[in-house]
Amino acid sequence: MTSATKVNPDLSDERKKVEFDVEEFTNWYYKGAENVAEKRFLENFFLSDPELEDKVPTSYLSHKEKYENAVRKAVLVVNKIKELQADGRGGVDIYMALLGGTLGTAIFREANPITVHFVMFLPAIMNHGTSDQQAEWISRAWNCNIIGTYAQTELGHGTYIRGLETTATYDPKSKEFILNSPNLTSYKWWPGGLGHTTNYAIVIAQLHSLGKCHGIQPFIVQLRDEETHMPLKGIKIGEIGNKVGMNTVNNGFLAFDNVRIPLKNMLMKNAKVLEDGQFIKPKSSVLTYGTMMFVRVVILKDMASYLSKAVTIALRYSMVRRQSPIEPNKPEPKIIEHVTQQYKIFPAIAKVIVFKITAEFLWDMYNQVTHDLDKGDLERLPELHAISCCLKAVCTNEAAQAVEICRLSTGGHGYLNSAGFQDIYGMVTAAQTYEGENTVMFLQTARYLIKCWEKAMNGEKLTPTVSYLENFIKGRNSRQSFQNSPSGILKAFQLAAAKKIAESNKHLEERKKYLSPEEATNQTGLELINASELHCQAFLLQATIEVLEDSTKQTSLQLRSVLKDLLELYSVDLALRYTGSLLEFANMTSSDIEFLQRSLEALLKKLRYNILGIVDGFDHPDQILGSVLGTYDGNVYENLINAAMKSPLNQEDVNKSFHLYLKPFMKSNL
Ligand SMILES: CCCCCCCC(=O)SCCNC(=O)CCNC(=O)[C@H](O)C(C)(C)COP(=O)(O)OP(=O)(O)OC[C@H]1O[C@@H](n2cnc3c(N)ncnc32)[C@H](O)[C@@H]1OP(=O)(O)O
Ligand SMILES: Cc1cc2nc3c(=O)[nH]c(=O)nc-3n(C[C@H](O)[C@H](O)[C@H](O)COP(=O)(O)OP(=O)(O)OC[C@H]3O[C@@H](n4cnc5c(N)ncnc54)[C@H](O)[C@@H]3O)c2cc1C
Repeated sequence: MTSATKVNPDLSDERKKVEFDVEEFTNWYYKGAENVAEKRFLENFFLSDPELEDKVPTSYLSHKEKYENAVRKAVLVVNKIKELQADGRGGVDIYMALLGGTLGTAIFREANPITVHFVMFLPAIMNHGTSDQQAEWISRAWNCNIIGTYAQTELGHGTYIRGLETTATYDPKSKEFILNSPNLTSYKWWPGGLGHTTNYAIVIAQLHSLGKCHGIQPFIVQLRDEETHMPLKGIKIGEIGNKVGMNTVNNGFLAFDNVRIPLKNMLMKNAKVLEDGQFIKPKSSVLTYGTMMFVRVVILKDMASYLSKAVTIALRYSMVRRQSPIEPNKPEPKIIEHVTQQYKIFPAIAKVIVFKITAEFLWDMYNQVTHDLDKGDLERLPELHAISCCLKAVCTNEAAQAVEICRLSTGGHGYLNSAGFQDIYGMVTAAQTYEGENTVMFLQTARYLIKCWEKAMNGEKLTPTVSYLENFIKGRNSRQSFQNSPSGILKAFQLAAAKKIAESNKHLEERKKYLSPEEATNQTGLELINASELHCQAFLLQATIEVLEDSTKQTSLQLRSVLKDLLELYSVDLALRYTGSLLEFANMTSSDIEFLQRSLEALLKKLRYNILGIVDGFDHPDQILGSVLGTYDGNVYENLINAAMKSPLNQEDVNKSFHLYLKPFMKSNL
């Protein structure tokens, strides 16, 4: 991954000091040299295509041009994937190219309008369609003969999906459903690509049959003519307008006026409507929520990927930027020598590894649970739902904070679009809201934790992610003193989570004496969120400790030692961020905090000369980083001026506004 240009000597000196083999780390991080080779092949295959290169930085394009450029690229990429598949190249993962993974974010720096087709439309057909429905739709969708979206959220409801107002009323005479948007708040609002890209949608609507409402169900609905792309009769459709970020996603609105679709267009793997209108209940009503769970799992992987880009930019820049002498009369040091600067970036680098490991852990769990579901076994579904909700909330919240800190760590230059933080921030902050707003996600996990607490109190066996509650009830951990090691900090978090769950439950029960259970839950919301967050932090740490222990058995001592330092840094930083809870619940004392503080400083120092190897090892080509501050060669000042010269305003010496406004204005004051 070397650059053709001369590397900034500050950065090449830094690289010489790295004590481990960066390629060994890359192979470990991507789980094998074969995966790394495949990743690099794909990156090169896509990024070497001049058609995918933006001649003008997209930030200078108008809203309309940005969208049109994004569609152009999306089509090019899918065609290139088809080319690869035609060549019989196995293992080509279309998702890798199109989703939040490193390659996807390079090609679609601002996200693309057909992502939801791949992450939600297709998975919804797979999860909710019968085999006949899959046969009818999957290959057309997979080949992009039709492009779809997932239309669930409405103007009036996003979180409380049981409150959705779009109706699908079954007419047994014509064997059709009639879709309607009874009022403004029932307009679908937000679905990705809905505005002008997709011609089909999975529409989530209230099913009415034989005079009864049977709750929300998924329907596959054609929205636009397959030839002309004109909206079909009875369909009102458009784009919702400019947003904080993700402006190329073409989020849309949609309303129905007596739109008829055939009976076979209700996805019926779970619930069914028979020809005579009889409704057959699903095995569990929450099976309709399956697609959301899938995306929450995917989001975790995305967070590791986005954050790995932000830290690469921030760290490389910090190693070439010099400012403010630390000792008087000494030269200005690289800004990374300021300990506060190290603290802004190093813990975020550790988080990338923790999020990635946990994302893979969750992915395996998701595959296992969906495999069980296919066999009719729903036992671990609530556990997966609970852990994926809180992980989605913690990881997106922390990624958003960390990306912003990385931006701040690069001072004024980080505020430039060409620094590359804006698009990353736009993506991570959107994920705090979409696929379940984070507060709501924490409360879903808390609901599960309270149930587990009650079960544990009744002596029932718990599932693995909450089994620490059993230990707590048996009094196994409660009297241990705080220990400053990753496993000691993990125990402290489990203890704090258990006590917070117990305390929340106590307050909930007290409130239930004079309030309804629902209002009591509302009144206890702050504590429930706190319990959920502690539980999640314990899980992240536990998964990482277990996976690191196992996966570094075969690595060199040097790499193992750096990964161990990163784990320690992550856990010490975590403990310091949660001192309030640990002092309250986990036998921590003020001298433990002092000791943690010293450990934190020692770890920053220890990692100082190896940390560059980690971000280099994330192996992001410059095109993927898309940042003038983060290039491999570290030539930031040349990059900055070159990027400035691309501004449309710099294409002429005098702008017409001078003659139109400034000159008359300045002369009139003479
Ligand atoms: C790259 C990515 C691009 C992605 C673009 C973004 C796409 C989108 O944003 S699509 C729209 C996503 N929308 C959402 O996520 C909406 C969030 N809201 C929800 O998920 C639900 O409405 C929710 C869970 C908050 C409340 O639902 P509701 O039915 O009222 O739940 P509630 O009464 O609390 O719970 C009912 C039961 O269902 C369970 N449950 C809820 N959701 C799920 C689920 N997904 N899986 C399994 N079980 C679930 C609960 O645990 C509860 O179980 P129990 O009764 O045993 O305790
Ligand atoms: C970039 C982006 C892309 C999206 N893509 C899609 C898509 O493809 N398809 C689709 O269908 N939707 C999509 N959405 C919609 C998204 O899923 C919803 O916006 C999200 O689920 C939140 O719902 P809401 O907007 O109704 O927020 P609200 O629920 O109105 O949230 C507002 C506030 O109320 C609070 N609140 C709400 N309910 C509770 C509660 N029970 N307890 C405590 N607090 C509560 C929330 O915490 C929040 O602070 C997208 C959204 C964004 C931003």
